[in-house]
Order: sequence, then structure tokens, then C-alpha cells
Amino acid sequence: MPSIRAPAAKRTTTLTVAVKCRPLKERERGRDIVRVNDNKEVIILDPDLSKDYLDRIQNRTKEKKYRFDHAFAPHCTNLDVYERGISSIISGVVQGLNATIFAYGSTGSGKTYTMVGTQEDPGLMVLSLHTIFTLIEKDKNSDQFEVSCSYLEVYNEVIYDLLEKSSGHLELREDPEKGIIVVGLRCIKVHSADKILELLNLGNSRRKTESTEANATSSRSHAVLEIIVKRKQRNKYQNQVMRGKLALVDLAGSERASETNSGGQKLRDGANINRSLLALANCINALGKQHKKGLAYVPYRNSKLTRILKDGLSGNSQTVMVATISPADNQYHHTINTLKYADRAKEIKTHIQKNIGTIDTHVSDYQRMIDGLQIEVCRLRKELAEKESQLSVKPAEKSVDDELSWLDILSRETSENVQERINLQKALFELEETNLRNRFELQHLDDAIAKQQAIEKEGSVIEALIARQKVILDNIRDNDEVGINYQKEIEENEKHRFQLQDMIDKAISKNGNKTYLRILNQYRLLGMANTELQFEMAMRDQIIHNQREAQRKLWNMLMGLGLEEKHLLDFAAKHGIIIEDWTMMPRLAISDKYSVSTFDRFAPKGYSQCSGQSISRSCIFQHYQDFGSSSFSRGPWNPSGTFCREEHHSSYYMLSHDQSPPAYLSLRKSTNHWIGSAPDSWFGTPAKLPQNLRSSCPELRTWASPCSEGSPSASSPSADLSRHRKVMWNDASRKHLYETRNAGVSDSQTMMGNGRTALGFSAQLSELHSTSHIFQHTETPSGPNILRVPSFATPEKNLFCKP
Ligand SMILES: Nc1ncnc2c1ncn2[C@@H]1O[C@H](COP(=O)(O)OP(=O)(O)OP(=O)(O)O)[C@@H](O)[C@H]1O
Repeated sequence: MPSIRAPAAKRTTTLTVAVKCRPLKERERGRDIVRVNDNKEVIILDPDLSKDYLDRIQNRTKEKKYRFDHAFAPHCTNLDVYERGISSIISGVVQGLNATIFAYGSTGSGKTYTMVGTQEDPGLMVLSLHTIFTLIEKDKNSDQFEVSCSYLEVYNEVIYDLLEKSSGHLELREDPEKGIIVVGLRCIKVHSADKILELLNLGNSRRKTESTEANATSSRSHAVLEIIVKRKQRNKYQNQVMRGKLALVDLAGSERASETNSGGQKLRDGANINRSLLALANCINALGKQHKKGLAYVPYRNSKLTRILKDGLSGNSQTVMVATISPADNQYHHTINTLKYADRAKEIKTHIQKNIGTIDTHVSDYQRMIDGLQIEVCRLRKELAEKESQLSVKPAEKSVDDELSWLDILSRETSENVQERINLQKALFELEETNLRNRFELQHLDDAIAKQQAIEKEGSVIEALIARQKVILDNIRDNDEVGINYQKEIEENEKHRFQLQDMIDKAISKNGNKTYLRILNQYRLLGMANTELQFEMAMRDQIIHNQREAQRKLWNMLMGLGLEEKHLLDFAAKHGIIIEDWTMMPRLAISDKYSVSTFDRFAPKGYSQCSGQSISRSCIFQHYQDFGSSSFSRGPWNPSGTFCREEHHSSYYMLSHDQSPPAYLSLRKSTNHWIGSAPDSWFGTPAKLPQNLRSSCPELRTWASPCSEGSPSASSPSADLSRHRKVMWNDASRKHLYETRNAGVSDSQTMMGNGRTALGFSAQLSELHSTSHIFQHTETPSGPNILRVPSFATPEKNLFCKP
């Protein structure tokens, strides 16, 4: 069931950093060089005893002093650490907040001891779990709770499920809604702290540990225990669910090969551990720098560990870092190293927000939500218009010095930079959404294959399903690659933004036209606000789309109940709902070429066509519909070119699998949007297309290059061809857009003296707003030729799109 995140207040906070020094072990020879003052200050003495008073006053000692949120001397227990530094954030988890606690330190410094602990001195994992269940117990009369937990380890850059006896390699995926997720990780429902502790012990027994020179039971993997608490209030806000998440992380210890005296596999483990810890340290560095110098690139993608910890390091999470240190003088360098990163981590900011979702069960609820969101979109549009009118206010100082003409270039570059950013973010957003769908389909395919294999071991249906599975996997891989490129482009864009800001700042501090420059700077800031608003709008559009998806499924269910169309139409009309394309479309929007017999021949037993009796049948059917339109097109399903349509991303897809679209590629009929056939040259000479179509079809806003759905395998000639077309298409559409925008700027420049840039900028933004849909779809990976027409051409209308 789709859930919608309700707006909740965001609070920015910094990472809490606690330092814990373990006691000196009996067998450890050496001197204790750590002192803790005021529960906050940590002093590391110079390990070299020969330094005297003179060295000290002349600053020649290696003594170092640090201050943290909390500091714990060797005699402190885990309970002390928990009560002073952790317990307050645990209570937030049962209120829908996220929290992350991780122990960081060199090998043998006491990370596992701190996180897991012993019978006598239970660790932070154990203590947190007890608190969560105590809090649940207190509120369980008024609220309903559901607690689940997962436990994974990252060993040699591979993720394993610690709750699975013989876990395979698990993969990470980026989910637009939930962030980073581990696909296939078991999440077990639990009803008591004891049950989790049992699982924790089980998981710990499966963890990879080794005896090294530095530690007899050294953890060779990073372990992440995740507890999810869902809370539903019994009386008010019946459909509201709060979802809090607690991540408890015990990192593997960093070490020097020379110190641990390890070789072979151990050495390799060490190298991998160090690599991911280095990646973590780099992220901490970059995040620390962000605070001081504005945004910097944070290399989360460099390791699995940092991807998993991403939310805890900069996202929606209240985070505590427990830096563990050894008091021994021979660990001086490790200790200083740990404290240096801990010191940097103090600067890291996270943004905490309650995770509130809703569970909706009725079409009318969806409709209400869509209405609400559309009102929100209108409000945002108004706000955007206001911002734009602010941008076009003439500056008081009218005279423009010719010498300042470079400012025009600067301002144009500034606005282009903003526009590019919007485009990239939207493209990335859509790409992630597409991949989500791909994964969803993949899951269905897995199920279908398993079911079919239970009936017969081999056969054309299984073959077809496996072929489709391969296509989807290829798509996902391609999308991931494209996504990485987008990320890179966003980084470039960010760099450029800083350069521009730098130029403006420098010019302001010199004796230039200060007023003009200040205004220009103001435009840039407003432009950024616009970016956010526009992106928010795009997100809302996406939510609306998701609601429509849900409507579609409900619609399928209604159809499955065998109600008569006429009754449905009458009923809808009574409620002011227009059902679109009723007469035009074949049932469930599938081409007539898919005859029932064809479907029955290839569909697994138990699935029927649109007259299916259950929801699941209808849902599965959607996938078969896709098959017919893609990889099956050259097979028995569809020997000739055909098209099907589906609603997706606020768009209708017209799919054609021949290189030349069929003559009957008729388009959206309702309200005379556009009807006609698509000549092959549309794809060959894309530059002309938007203009031609726009003039003849004002409703057409969205154009797409080949799309991911149902694309042929990446290596096939048609994939190459479509990729080639995509490149041409993207270049041409970009060029077209930039030409249009630049033309807009020069017109406005002649009109308005000093305020000309403002007008140009504002015009560009509105142009971008109307054309951004083009970019929204142009970067999608290759696949069959697809034309898309948005289904939200008239968002104000109470429009119900029949699936
Ligand atoms: N606060 C403490 N009190 C008593 N003993 C401790 C304490 N902290 C750590 N130790 C002991 O120090 C040794 C190393 O601790 P631990 O295994 O927790 O280190 P680690 O940082 O997790 O090491 P690695 O990274 O190699 O896994 C263990 O024998 C542990 O019992």
C-alpha cells in the first residue's frame, strides 16, 4: 500500500560525539597516557617520557587536548555512557525519529565491548533495546506498536545477513522514499527485548572474527543492527503511522599490517576494512568541511559502509559517535587519529524529521489527497510567481556601465547553472523512480518464475519470463550507470556554482557597481529558492502520480468485480469524476492484438486477462502487458510492431517496436489533444520536433527519447541505435532549449536597463518550468521508441484516468 509522508518539522542538529577510554589491560605493558577532565575534556600525554619542563613550555611536546560532548574515563561503565550520552535519543525512536549510534576506533580499543558488552556490563545495543521495549510497554494501551529488526555485516565489501544461516551476498539499492536499502535482508518482527537479544547473539556468533596480534577476538566486519519501530495511535489519527529507526553500528577495527602481524586472508581483510574506514573518514572530513566552507562533495559511494551510514551521517537521523580509545602509550598515534576524526565529526550536521506516513484504503481518500496536493501545487506555483516577480523588480540604480557588461554574462551563467541543476535533479529523481519500478517488476517476475517452475521445469513461458528478467536487470544496471553520471554532473554544477559565487563576492568587495552586484547576488539566492520550489513541485507531481497508480489498481479491481461499465460511468458522473478515454481504449489499454487466446497460451496458469477475478491477477497482467510491448515483440506474442500505453510519470507511453512507428500510432484522443501518425524522421531529426509539435499541439509538453521500460538488451544492435538516437535527441533538445532561453534573455535585455538580467532570469525560469518536462524524460536509458504525453495537462479538472 503506498504511503505518503506527511510534512513534519525538520530540525537541524549536530552529531553528538562521545569519547570512551578503555582500561589498560593487565598484560599490556606500557604507560597510561590518557586523562579525562570534567567529563568532556580528553588530554593525551606525550608518550615520550624524556621530554622535560622546557620542552613543554616551548611547545615541543606531543601532548594534545580535545573537548567533546562527553568523555568517559576508563572506570566508566557502558551504562554510564548510555545514560549520559545515548538514552535521550532512544526515546525519539518510539516517536518516529531515526537515530544512529556507531562506535569508531582502532582495533582493540573497545568498540565491540561498548556496543555489545558483557553479561556484567551490557553494551549500548542491549541497553537501547531495553529502553525501547520499556517505552512501548508504557504506551501500549493507547498505541499499537510493531517492532522489527535486521542485523547485517559488511565483510570484504560484501553484505551478509547475520540473521540468515547461510546468507548470500546482498546488494544495496537506492530507494527514493526510504533511502539506502539492502535488498533481501531479513527483517524479523519481535515482541520483546529478549527476542532481539537472542537474535543479536545469534548474529554475533555468525560474525567474522579473528585473533590478531592486537586483539584476540578482533571483528573483521562492520555490523549494523537496525530496529524499526512502527507506532499507530489507536484513537486519533487512525491512519497515521510513525516509523522510527535505530541503527547500531559496530565497526571493524582499523589496523596497521605491521602491528597486527597478519598476512594472507587476514591482510586482505585488513586492507578492505581499512578501505571502508578510510572512506568513512573521508566522508567525515568532507562533512566537517561542509560546515566551514559551504557544500563539498561527500564520497559516500566509495564503500558499502558509507552508503549504509549515509543517513546517519547527514540525513534524517540523530547520531552519536562513540570514539573508543586505548590508554596505552604505544597506541598514541591511533588514539590521536581517532580523536582527530571525532573532533571533525563534531561539525557534522544532520536534519531530524519525524517519519509520519498514512495508510489509505479508499479511492476517495486518494482523490482527496490528490486534491490536496493539487492545491499545494497551485500554492507553490503562486509562490513561484511571486518570487519571479521579485526577481524582475528594477533595481534603483538604472545606469548601466558598459564596463559592467560582463555582469550580464555572469548573470546568464548563474541562471543557466540553476536551470541545469533543476534538470539534473529532476532527471535523477525520475531515474530512481524508474529503477524502483524495475525492481518491483523484477520481484513479480521472480515470483512468476517460481510459480511457473513449480508447474513445469522448462517451457516457453519460463524462457520468456527469464528473458524479461534479464532485460529488467540490464535496465537497472544501465540506470545505475546513468545515475552515477548525473551525480557527477551535479557535482560539476555545484563546483561551477561556487566559482560564480566567488566571482560575485570578489566583485562586491572591490569597487564595482556594488548595488548591481548585490542585486545579482540576491537573484542567485532567490534562484536557489526557486530551485527548491520547483523540485518540490516535481516531487508533488510524483506523489500525485503514485496516487493515480493506486487508483488504477483499484480500478482494475472494480473491473474484476464484473460491474457494468455503464453503472460505473453513471456512478462516477454523479460524483463529478470524468473517466477519460472510455470509448477509445481497449480494455486495460492493451492492444487488440493481444487476443485472449494468445494471453492464455503464454500466461502462467492462474492468471487471466482483463476479466481476471482478483486484484493480483490484474496487477500481474500489467507486467504481461509490458512483455508484449518489449522483448516479446519479436516473439510469438507480437510478431509485428504494435503499441500499448500505460500511465506512468504523469505521462502516457506510446510504445513502438518497429524502427518506424506504425501509421496508426494515434495519440491521446480526449479533448482533442493530438491525433496523428508519427513519421520515422521524428526520431531522426529531433531538433525540429518540439517546435513543430508545440505549435500544432499546444497540449504536448513532454517528449522522451527511448526509455528504459522494456528495452532490448544493452548489447543488441537496436539498443545501440536507440542509444545513438537518445544522444542525438538529448543534444538537440538541449540546444533547442538553450537557444530558446538565450533568445528570451536578449529580448528582455533590450527592454530593461539594469533590471534586464532579472527579467531574463525570470523568463528563463518560467520557460524552464514549462519545458522542464522535456528534460525530465530525455535522459532515460535506451529502450524502444516512446512518446509521452502528460496526463496532467489539466490538473484542476477532476480527471480520473481509466487505466
Ligand atoms: N571498558 C572496558 N572494560 C574492560 N575491558 C574492556 C573494555 N573495553 C574493551 N575491553 C577489552 O579490550 C579488548 C578489546 O576490546 P574489543 O574487542 O571491544 O575491541 P574492538 O575495538 O572491538 O576491536 P576490533 O576492532 O579488533 O574488533 C577485549 O578483551 C575487551 O574485553
